[in-house]
Amino acid sequence: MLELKNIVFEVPVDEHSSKTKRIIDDLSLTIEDGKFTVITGPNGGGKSTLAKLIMGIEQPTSGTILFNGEDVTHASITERANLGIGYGFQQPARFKGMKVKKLLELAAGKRLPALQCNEYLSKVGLCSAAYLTREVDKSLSGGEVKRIEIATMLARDPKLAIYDEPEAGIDLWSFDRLTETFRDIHEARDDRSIVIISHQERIIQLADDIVCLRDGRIEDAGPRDEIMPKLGLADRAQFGCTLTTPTELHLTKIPTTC
Ligand SMILES: Nc1ncnc2c1ncn2[C@@H]1O[C@H](COP(=O)(O)OP(=O)(O)OP(=O)(O)O)[C@@H](O)[C@H]1O
Repeated sequence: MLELKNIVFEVPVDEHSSKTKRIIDDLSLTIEDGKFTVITGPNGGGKSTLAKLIMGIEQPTSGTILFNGEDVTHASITERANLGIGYGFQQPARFKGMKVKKLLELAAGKRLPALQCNEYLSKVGLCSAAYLTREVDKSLSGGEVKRIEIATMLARDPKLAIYDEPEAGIDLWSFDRLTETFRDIHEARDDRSIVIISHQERIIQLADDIVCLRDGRIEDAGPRDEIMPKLGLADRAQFGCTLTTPTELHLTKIPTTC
C-alpha cells in the first residue's frame, strides 16, 4: 500500500527569487494493494510531478510517503526500485549501445528466453524479430522507445507500477494493443498495484479508482463509477474536471509491426 500524507512540493519562482510556487498542495492519497488507479486531470495539474515524488525523482518540500508501511520519503530512486516501485516516464530515455533484449533482461533482473521477450514486445505491439537486436538509441522513433519502455515495465513487474501517459506518442493501432494489455493486467491483477496517468477515456474506463488532479490538489477521487460521470467526458462543457481526449478510432483488426 502506498500512502501519501500532506505532500507539498514547491519550486523557486525563478533562480534569483526566494519566492516559491506550489506545484503539489497538501495532497494526501492512499493507493491500496491490487488497485488499478488512473490519475487524470487538466494539463499542468501536477500528475507527473506526483509520480516523480512517488518514484523519488523529486523530493517533497514537506509531507510523508509510506510504501507498505515503510517511510520512503527520503529514499533514493534505487532504494524505491528495490522495494518494488517502477516508473515509466512520459518521455523515456534512450540508451546508446544497449540492445532491446539486454534492456528487457536488466528490467527483469535475469536472462530471458527469446520467447519471453517476444511476449513482452508483442504486448506493446512490437515485432520481436525487428526490435530485439536494435539499440535503444536515436534510431528508434519516439513511439517505439515509449513502447519499449512499457515492455521493460512489464518485464520488471514491480509491486507498484506507475505509467506516465502510456498513450503519449503512440499511434492508434498500437494504442488498441496497449489498451488490451492494460485490460489483461487489470483482469489478472493480484496484490500488485498500477497507477496510470492518462487523459484517455479507454484507459480511464479500466480503473478501479480515479483521481482527478487540478492545481496540485485532488479535485475528486473515488471508485470509477462514482467519478467517471463527473469527468464530463460525454459533455465536457458541463463539468469541472475537463480533459483533453484524443480522437478515437475504433479498429476491427489490431495490426502489429510484424
Ligand atoms: N521543477 C519545476 N520547476 C518549475 N515548475 C515546475 C517544475 N516541475 C513542475 N512544474 C510546473 O508544475 C506544473 C505541473 O506540472 P506536471 O508536469 O506535474 O503537470 P501534469 O499534470 O503532469 O501536466 P500534463 O498533463 O501536461 O502532463 C506545471 O505548470 C509545470 O510547469
